Amino acid sequence: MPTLQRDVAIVGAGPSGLAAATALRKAGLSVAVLEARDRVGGRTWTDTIDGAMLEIGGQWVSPDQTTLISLLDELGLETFDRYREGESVYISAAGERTRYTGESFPVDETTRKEMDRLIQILDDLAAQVGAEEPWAHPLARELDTISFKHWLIEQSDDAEARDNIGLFIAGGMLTKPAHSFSALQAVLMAASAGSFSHLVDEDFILDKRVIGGMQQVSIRMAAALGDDVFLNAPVRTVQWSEDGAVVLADGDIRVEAARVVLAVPPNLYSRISYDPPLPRRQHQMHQHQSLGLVIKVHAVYETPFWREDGLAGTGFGASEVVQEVYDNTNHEDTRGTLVAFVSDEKADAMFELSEEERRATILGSLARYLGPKAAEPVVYYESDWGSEEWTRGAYAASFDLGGLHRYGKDTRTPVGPFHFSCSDIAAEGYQHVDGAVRMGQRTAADIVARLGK
Ligand SMILES: Cc1cc2nc3c(=O)[nH]c(=O)nc-3n(C[C@H](O)[C@H](O)[C@H](O)COP(=O)(O)OP(=O)(O)OC[C@H]3O[C@@H](n4cnc5c(N)ncnc54)[C@H](O)[C@@H]3O)c2cc1C
Repeated sequence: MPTLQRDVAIVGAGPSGLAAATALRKAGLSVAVLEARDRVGGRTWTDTIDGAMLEIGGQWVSPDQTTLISLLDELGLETFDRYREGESVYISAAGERTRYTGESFPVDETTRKEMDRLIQILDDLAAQVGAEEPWAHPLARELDTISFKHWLIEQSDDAEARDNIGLFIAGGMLTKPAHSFSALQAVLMAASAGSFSHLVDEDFILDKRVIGGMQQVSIRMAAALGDDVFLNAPVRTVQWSEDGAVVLADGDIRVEAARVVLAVPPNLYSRISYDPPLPRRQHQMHQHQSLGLVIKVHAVYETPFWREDGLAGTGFGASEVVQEVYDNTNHEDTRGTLVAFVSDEKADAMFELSEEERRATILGSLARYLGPKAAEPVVYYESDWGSEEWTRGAYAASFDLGGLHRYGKDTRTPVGPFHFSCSDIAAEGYQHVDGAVRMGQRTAADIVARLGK
């Protein structure tokens, strides 16, 4: 293939890379988007498995995600509400199952008050510290040098309250054990969604889904970019200087560009060879950002049987294998779909089992929430992002203990011709599709300003 001359080469056709490319094109710059996989969308992937349309990756949209909501509108995509009528189910550490309504878990009065108090502390911290520069706050070092687990122990003697609060950030968002990331990282997660209260409120954070699937966002952006998106083109090497770069990808693709956007999660930066190597700071920093691990399980049934029983399909249990379950029935589908999450160390344990044992264990947990029928789906599917070469975990990347205040300020700083753009380094919308799009647009604006167009 002849050498392509472009203003900007973009590595990765996930929502962030495609949003950057779209904005750059609008500003009159030429682009080439190089994608390793045979599809666009990255960690958003809508596929049909055994006749059922499933959202294997990112899917939910919340009201604070205004950049994504505007983009959906521009792309002509509509959303629908998650089904949430009826009672939810809570399973306590002792295994006791309780049906309940309202936002608070049905715990005893002391634990409920303690949970409310912890939520208030985290809301205050999130408001103070903010999502844009958490590393710059006076409390940054103090909060970043204690694990979220130990910070919670310092705040409260109530183990059930701590486990329930931990669930929303550790298993529920960063998908790492609460001992492995800092309290500052937890505060960033809360601030990026507007508040900690938003993370606790599933009706807010898991509000809507995209009709036709979230991957449509990327598919439609890529369609508009046409021949400038190259699939099956993993970027292997970038030769660079302050003035520009030559990007080499499989398929004999060679792009000469003034700027390069690395629109891949930080754990994959080092998959590319840089000539000359990236500076010391990036070498160090990139070793401290890693992806979490969660198994997203889909179980499809002939009918959404739980609704007849007055259940919403929502369930929580910090001690259960499945720590969260929701009704994930598709728009206008007569069949019923549940989505369940098995996070971090529980996911490790599940992957030690055989496929049959894992399925039986996970479905057994679903049955404890929603009754024996839950153990007999007609379609069953476990997403396994940890095995995906071009992702290596789920949902997104976070810093290890102490990393956020030490390196955070440089995550978005360009180096030579390189810009960094992905959900994992976003402020608002951090770890979400909204953050990926925000970063793409922000990076494009920076490049447009630098190239003087
Ligand atoms: C199971 C799961 C559930 C999720 N749930 C939600 C949710 O409900 N709501 C929500 O908003 N978000 C959710 N997310 C997160 C969301 O999907 C991501 O934040 C978002 O997709 C990140 O977009 P991105 O463009 O930054 O990165 P990605 O989507 O990871 O895109 C990066 C792209 O770069 C490509 N690539 C990597 N290396 C190279 C290379 N060397 N050369 C060329 N290409 C390369 C990859 O193949 C990929 O296509 C979920 C994620 C997962 C995995």
